[in-house]
Amino acid sequence: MPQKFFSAFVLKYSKKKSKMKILLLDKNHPLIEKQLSAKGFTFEEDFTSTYDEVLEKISNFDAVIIRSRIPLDENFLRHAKHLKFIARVGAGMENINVKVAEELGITLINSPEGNRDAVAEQVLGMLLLLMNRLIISSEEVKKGIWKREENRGEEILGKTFGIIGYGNMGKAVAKRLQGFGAKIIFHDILPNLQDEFASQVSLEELQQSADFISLHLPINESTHYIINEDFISKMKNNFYLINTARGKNVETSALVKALKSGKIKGAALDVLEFEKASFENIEVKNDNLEFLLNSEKVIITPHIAGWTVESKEKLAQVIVDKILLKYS
Ligand SMILES: O=C(O)[C@H](O)COP(=O)(O)O
Repeated sequence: MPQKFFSAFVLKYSKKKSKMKILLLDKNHPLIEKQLSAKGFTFEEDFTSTYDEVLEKISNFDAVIIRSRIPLDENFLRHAKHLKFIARVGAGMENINVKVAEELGITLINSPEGNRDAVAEQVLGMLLLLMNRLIISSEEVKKGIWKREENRGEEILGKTFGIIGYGNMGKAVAKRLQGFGAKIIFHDILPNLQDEFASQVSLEELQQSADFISLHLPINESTHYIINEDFISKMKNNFYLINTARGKNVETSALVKALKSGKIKGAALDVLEFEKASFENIEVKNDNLEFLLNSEKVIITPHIAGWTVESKEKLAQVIVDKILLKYS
């Protein structure tokens, strides 16, 4: 290419890149704006506008960086005439209509590498709290109750730990569990995954042998209510369930029934089926939720498994690196 055309090409190309205008829809670590501004990206922060308000202006932006505040549904994406990429700071993409985004040629970026360590550590924490009755016995002692036999715990050593969904999170859990001397098995829809920490098995085999199950799945048609009455009936008796994935992976009524019958010995839930409705709208009445909140066999946390000081920064850095890899 002659020098004159080459220079014009470079100018046009770099000008286009440097003008990429990003709409930030959720608060994140400031390094995103700092590092991307240094590369010529410009930003507008909007952490409060409603879906309709964002819809009105989305055609002015080349990209969106989001957690999960606003659903980027088909209507939204078709209004976003100039959108080149959507960066989801986090793992779950259920707030984005992935099919339509792909059809429109919008690049999708997420960052499970940023919060997998936090999730894995919380899974282990929940497991230890649950099996050793640490929350209950601590509360009892603070009330002046000293019970030892009733609070006898159980060990992980020698038990079988089943992981359903073996992506970033599932693998991070297996890696840490190794040190506990458990047999670790996993099930994933991708066949023949070779792994140094765990062995892949069919869902049936996992159901027959797991003493614990930890879910690490996205939510979609095939994973909605994957843990239902039928699934639970095929499990070993007295298993523990840990869910740090999505509330709707578990049919709450089936979980409650199995906790009541003793089929499930204990559950640690970082996510709930009716999470938002139940806690943001106090009018919502739900007997199953009431049971979970009051059961000694259940630990519930407010969707914080991926939510650490470190993961806030790591999530942001992963997003920046992935954006720059493609657009700098
Ligand atoms: O999908 C994730 O990474 C976590 O569930 C966190 O989701 P959030 O961004 O909606 O908090």
